[in-house]
Amino acid sequence: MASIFQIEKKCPQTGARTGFLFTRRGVIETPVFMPVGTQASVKTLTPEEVSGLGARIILANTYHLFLRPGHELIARHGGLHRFMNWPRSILTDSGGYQVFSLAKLCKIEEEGARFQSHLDGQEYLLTPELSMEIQAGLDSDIRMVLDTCIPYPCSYDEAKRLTELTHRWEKRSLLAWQKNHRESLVFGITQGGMFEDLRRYSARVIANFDFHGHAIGGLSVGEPHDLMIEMLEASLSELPEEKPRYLMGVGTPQDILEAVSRGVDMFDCVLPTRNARRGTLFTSFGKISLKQSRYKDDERPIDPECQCYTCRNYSRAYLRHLFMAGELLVYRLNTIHNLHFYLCFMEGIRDAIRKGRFEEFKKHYYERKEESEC
Ligand SMILES: CNc1nc2cc(C(=O)NN)ccc2[nH]1
Repeated sequence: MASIFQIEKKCPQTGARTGFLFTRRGVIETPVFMPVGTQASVKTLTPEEVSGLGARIILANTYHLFLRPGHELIARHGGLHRFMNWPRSILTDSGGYQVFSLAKLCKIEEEGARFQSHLDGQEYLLTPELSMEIQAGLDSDIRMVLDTCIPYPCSYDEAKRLTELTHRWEKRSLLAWQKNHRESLVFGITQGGMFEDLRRYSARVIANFDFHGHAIGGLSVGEPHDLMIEMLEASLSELPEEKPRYLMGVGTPQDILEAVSRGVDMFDCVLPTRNARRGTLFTSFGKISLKQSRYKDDERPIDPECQCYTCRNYSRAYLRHLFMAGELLVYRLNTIHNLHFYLCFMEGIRDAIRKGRFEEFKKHYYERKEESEC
């Protein structure tokens, strides 16, 4: 398979590296954070605003768009890029995780995941072939194989059974992709629950298929932080360094920093956008919550060190007022700030790795993180 990923600089002390990921819709600098656009929109922002914040790839959810408005409608409207006016790269997950976390009465069968729509209770069977067909209708640039997401906690035998089923689904996904999807990239997903030997086994099996990149799935599902890191390390140890690694659903700035140190290149997480709508804002000295009365009369910006549109124009007092009044503008202003924070954080990581100063960057992050809220 032609090389779609180029490593630029490696950190001598850790597994961190910068690189370039090439899709047919542009070049993506890694490590990269992908804003989540679940239902064909990064909530509250226009595509121009998302691009203006520096995003070059976003994530969309196969499960949601299949149920509403349907991949055939989106295909008739020219595919997801045209439909949502986002000309840059789009990664679509396969639906495996959403069926597990959102659908009702989900039954995992050999053929696929049988579930009832959380919208109207209609029954569907999501198979590896159908998931690839949906992603083709969306015309996404990076397509994920269909996997089962192993619950936490879970017995060893059940985790092994689901991991082996996932491997059979991924083989079927790859065959379906090879039949008529070659204009896009296809990533495999490692599973294995919270068992180190299953994590290594799954990574070895997935690495032996011919995927463009490898995701580590089934983490950040409620397990302790240290266990997530342990399972991540077990998975990464069996994945080839020359292909991109994507840690699904992760995470906090700290999680991202720890994963980058171990050689992860791609991330997606709802935290910046979802927290924005809940009034929780990320800053260089920790998080602040607009609900707290201490900000009622605070004329400072969210983060005095931040140069985003929101921090350059609005005070905490104003944002808190909007939030308490339920004024819709605050969702936009908070989302602009949080996405700016995450995308700047990634740019800072890339810059530090390029300059051989990643360890220093990490140390500085931890020092600032414990600062008292200002
Ligand atoms: C928030 N935590 C979280 N874990 C995830 C795992 C997956 C996965 O394994 N997909 N195949 C996807 C999204 C996730 N979000």
